[in-house]
Amino acid sequence: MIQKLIDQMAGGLVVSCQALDNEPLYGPEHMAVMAAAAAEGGAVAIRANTPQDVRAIKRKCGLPLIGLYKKHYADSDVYITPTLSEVKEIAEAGAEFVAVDATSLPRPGGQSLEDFIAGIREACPQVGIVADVSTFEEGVAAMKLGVDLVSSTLSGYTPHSPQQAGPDIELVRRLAELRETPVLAEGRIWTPEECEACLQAGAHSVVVGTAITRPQLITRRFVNVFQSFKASN
Ligand SMILES: CC(=O)N[C@H](C=O)[C@@H](O)[C@H](O)[C@H](O)COP(=O)(O)O
Repeated sequence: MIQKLIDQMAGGLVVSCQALDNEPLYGPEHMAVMAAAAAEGGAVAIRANTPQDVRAIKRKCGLPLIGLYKKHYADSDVYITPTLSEVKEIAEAGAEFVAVDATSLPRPGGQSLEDFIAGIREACPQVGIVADVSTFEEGVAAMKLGVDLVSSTLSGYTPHSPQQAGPDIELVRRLAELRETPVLAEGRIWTPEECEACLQAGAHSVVVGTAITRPQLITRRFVNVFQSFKASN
């Protein structure tokens, strides 16, 4: 089942539909219509945050869903689906995949990534695991633990990964070259040309979020040009 969905996603666009509680589009209904629009535009899958959003999207959109649950624990900087409790909620909400932080950052309660992944397999055997990593070494470690997909999501978001303005295509290339586990390109992808570069680098699919689903930041990108124009004229 999971392998079939992974095959279906090959060479396609995954649209991340996420709005946090401080954003204008916050709310499951908004994310559900965003996902429906992405499906109409030809997306092959959706990525979404919180069980509420996953449920609402599942009601409106038939595409496979990579769910995650952002949550902060006092003893750790890991926030993308940090513990088994969030994984279970995302799985129960109907997501086919769960995306989890698979970086080397210390996890809540000091749990090892190995134990976490083993716990997911035991508690939610039907769910595919997407490992969000920030470096090549983390990607390799996640592959060795048998995750279903590895994503470059967290490159630039851990202190030990390259801090760059654009997508980390080099990370995608190096992980894809291993031909071990399919690799998703994700993070700061803004243009169709960058998507093409990710595919050239060997990405299985490309995940685009902000550039499609965060209108306030899309607007800001345009407005910046107007402000620069005004300043230089
Ligand atoms: C670092 C982090 O928390 N990334 C999150 C992961 O789910 C989302 O906030 C991103 O929007 C998503 O990865 C897509 O990336 P972008 O929005 O740059 O296209």
